[in-house]
Amino acid sequence: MMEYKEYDVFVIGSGVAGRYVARTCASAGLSVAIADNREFGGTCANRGCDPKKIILGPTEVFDLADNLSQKGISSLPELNWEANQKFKKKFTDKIPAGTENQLKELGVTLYHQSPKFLDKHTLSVEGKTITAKNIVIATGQIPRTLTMEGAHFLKTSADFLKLSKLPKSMVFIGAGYIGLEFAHMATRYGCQVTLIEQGPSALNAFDSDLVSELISVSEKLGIRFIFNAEISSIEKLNKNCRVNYKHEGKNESIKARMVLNTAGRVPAITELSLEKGGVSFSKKGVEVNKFLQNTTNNKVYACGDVSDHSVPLTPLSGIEAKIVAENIIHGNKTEINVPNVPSTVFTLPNLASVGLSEDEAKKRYNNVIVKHEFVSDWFNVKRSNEKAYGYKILINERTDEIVGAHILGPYASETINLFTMAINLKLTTEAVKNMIFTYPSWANDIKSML
Ligand SMILES: Cc1cc2nc3c(=O)[nH]c(=O)nc-3n(C[C@H](O)[C@H](O)[C@H](O)COP(=O)(O)OP(=O)(O)OC[C@H]3O[C@@H](n4cnc5c(N)ncnc54)[C@H](O)[C@@H]3O)c2cc1C
Ligand SMILES: NC(=O)c1ccc[n+]([C@@H]2O[C@H](COP(=O)([O-])OP(=O)(O)OC[C@H]3O[C@@H](n4cnc5c(N)ncnc54)[C@H](O)[C@@H]3O)[C@@H](O)[C@H]2O)c1
Repeated sequence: MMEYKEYDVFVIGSGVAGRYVARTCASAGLSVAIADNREFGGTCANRGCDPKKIILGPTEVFDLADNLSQKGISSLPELNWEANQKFKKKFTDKIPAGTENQLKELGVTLYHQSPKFLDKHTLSVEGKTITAKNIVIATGQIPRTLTMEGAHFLKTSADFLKLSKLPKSMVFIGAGYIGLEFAHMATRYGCQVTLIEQGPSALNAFDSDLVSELISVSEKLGIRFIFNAEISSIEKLNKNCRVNYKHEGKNESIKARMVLNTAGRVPAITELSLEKGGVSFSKKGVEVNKFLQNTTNNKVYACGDVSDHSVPLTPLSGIEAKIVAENIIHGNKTEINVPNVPSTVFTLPNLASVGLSEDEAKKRYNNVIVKHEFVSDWFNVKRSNEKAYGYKILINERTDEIVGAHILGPYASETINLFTMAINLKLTTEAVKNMIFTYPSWANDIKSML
């Protein structure tokens, strides 16, 4: 006989977004269940931001040392992939059980399979039929499926992050966030890297002037870029894979030990039978209103990368989850009102951005002051012998407010947060210039940028 269960809240996905909703609703006394079809804990902690940043660590040390080679550093550090993987596992190994235990301690029921909608109110999971007053979809994103011949030979970013040995050579298909970050890491650990991109440049969400400079730094590091290329097939050879592609009207090929799909990520919704649940969705994800409630099934909320509202970044996923939890507990009162969300490509140097792009700013305001420069003579660049340091700051001339900031340089992932505060708090350039920051510091440079 089919077992029936009823909950106040059923959450699908245990990443940053889903587990926050589950914990908060359970702490508020609601009956909660959560399902995940992979290890618990989600992308960021298991196979995204956190393990990536651990693998990045030794490359940051290498880069600092390389810059100061023969300027106080006599020999360069040797990077050890295997030892770093052991260190990384100390963090990642604990995540699934740790996440499960935290949830269980709050009385949350766990399921380890993908639920499917049977109708607007009912789900089926692990052979049980489940009704819930609120269903929260927080399933995140998964790598885009590529369909060229031999696509099954492609590896993913998750495979890269747990490699026990780094191959001698790699091809990345797609020069976006993941392609660039992973190419920089792999190259510094000694791997020969080629990025093949369908578009005319890399990182199309970022300022093109700063991206061009980053590409040039990356090429000097030994990374090869092939733009405007169309992959036709991937073949498995003895030790290598061969990637066949069309470029400038010619058929070309390149061999590498491993080929990775870094061609973007798409909402993880195909297993949920959303049509049966009357849940509307588009290519961008589950469609939500200002309360993060689905536009066609008001029992359903969506938060994190899978919502069509989202920029797929960890901090925004957390904010969306908080709104969903509040709306479930107190009724629909909290609307999503997203402040400017900064983002960083963790290459070395970092490329970081917040607020409007140059084009967006010029469309929105009559007079925009553009402060844009690559600097080689500032003290910070000279003392650390950095390879590139550039910025583009956009200011609304009428109000003197900063409306966009884009930085290529060391610690830009940190400095950008100061601009995030300035933009969100509508600070004028005058107000920022009057602040006292520590000296000498990268943060203090923002006054010179203004
Ligand atoms: C390699 C990489 C590096 C990244 N680096 C950064 C970074 O530096 N900074 C940053 O801000 N963001 C980064 N991101 C993005 C960040 O990881 C995501 O924005 C964040 O994890 C989203 O959280 P989420 O809870 O929405 O989804 P996720 O963390 O993806 O969690 C979704 C969960 O749902 C589960 N799930 C999926 N489908 C189903 C189903 N049918 N049934 C049950 N469960 C399901 C998944 O297994 C997963 O556990 C990175 C992403 C990747 C891939
Ligand atoms: N530091 C961070 O915050 C960080 C790091 C990694 C990922 N992320 C998040 O994850 C998301 C996904 O990252 P991503 O790097 O997978 O995607 P992306 O959208 O940044 O880049 C994908 C690239 O692949 C190219 N591409 C697509 N299909 C192709 C094909 N068939 N052949 C060649 N090139 C192709 C696209 O033109 C694009 O340039 C990001 O949008 C970001 O939100 C964030």
